Amino acid sequence: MPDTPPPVILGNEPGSFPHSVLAERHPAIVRQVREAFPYGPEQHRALDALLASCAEGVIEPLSADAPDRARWKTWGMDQYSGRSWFDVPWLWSESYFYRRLLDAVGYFDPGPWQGIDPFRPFKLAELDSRETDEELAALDDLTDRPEDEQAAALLHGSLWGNRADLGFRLSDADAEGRAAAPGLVADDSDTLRSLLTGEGTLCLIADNAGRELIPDLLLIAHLLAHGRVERAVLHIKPYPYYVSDATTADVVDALRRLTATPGQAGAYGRALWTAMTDGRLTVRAHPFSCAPLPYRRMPDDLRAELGGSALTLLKGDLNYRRLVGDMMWSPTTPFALATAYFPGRVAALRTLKSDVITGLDADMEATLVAAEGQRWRTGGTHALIQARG
Ligand SMILES: O=P(O)(O)OC[C@@]1(O)O[C@H](CO)[C@@H](O)[C@@H]1O
Repeated sequence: MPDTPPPVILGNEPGSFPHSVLAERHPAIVRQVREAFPYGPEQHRALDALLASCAEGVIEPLSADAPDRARWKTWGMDQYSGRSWFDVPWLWSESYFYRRLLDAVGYFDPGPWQGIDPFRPFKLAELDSRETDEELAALDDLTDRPEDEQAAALLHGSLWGNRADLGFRLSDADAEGRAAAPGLVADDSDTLRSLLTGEGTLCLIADNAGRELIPDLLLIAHLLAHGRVERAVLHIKPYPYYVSDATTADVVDALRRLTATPGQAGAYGRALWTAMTDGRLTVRAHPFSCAPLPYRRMPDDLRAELGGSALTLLKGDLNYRRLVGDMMWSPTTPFALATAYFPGRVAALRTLKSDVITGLDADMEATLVAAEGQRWRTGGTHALIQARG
């Protein structure tokens, strides 16, 4: 970390991307969830209250009987209660919004709605889409290519799968139609490959379900099958989060989708199923995966686990923000400097959907700014692969 850390991103600047997420994306998510289920009057009242709170209210603490109240206290709930959603760190207020949304629909309460994922209809629609069929069918064309070409294609599949983020598309309806920029803004794929030595465990910190999780699983299947890693641990979320973030149920849905597909996709699916049953692939839902905090503040058990792995690979925009810290870094700050605190080797695959960025070279930054002003940061058309050994 530099002597003077860069400013932490807040949501209180009208016209900024974080402000639009709090003021527009969150209310849109509440409305979509409300329409997707026949919730009763109690949930409708709670959703109305959440909408009002998002618009002009302040952060309220979790109820006294919330199962995770103590945890949220250690994560800053008392410090931020009573303050505007817009004035606290944006990472914190976004994360807390999803926790409150689950409260409103009774996700944690004993009763009929307990454990019902309010985002499941959107996730399933994506898994059943024609695009998913096409992406899986395309795997058959890869099988007779050399192994390193297959690995590179699957790595890029996993990277660009990160465009499939339902929360993002909800507030930016044109996002999917915009073409992805051809080159990467930073490309450490050679370093990343060199870190996959065949020994030890890969920890893949997953992001979205559906069309991102499927290529993540395919990448893991390939790395296991070709001895590039001995084992893999897939870190998913313990509860629904940021609309499409993957939970255990989503992993099962994705695996079932794969095993039901003919050809190479089905073969990968069956190999993954076997790897889960014999312990080479495990799924982990650590509470910190839904924490409103940067990884710098990860608890000791997670630090030891990630530090003991051969490589931690973080997927997506939010994990990137948490990895380097949700701050306005100078874009040319070295990725290795911003992640120096992280235990062990680390890599990130991310499409750019928020202001945070490190590790660009000065020419690349100048080219992006000349072409797009600052839109390249948030438009979801650019991507990066960064790694530190
Ligand atoms: O982590 P992901 O799925 O790649 O992206 C998450 C995201 O859509 O949500 C946040 C804003 O709400 C940003 O980090 C980003 O735009």
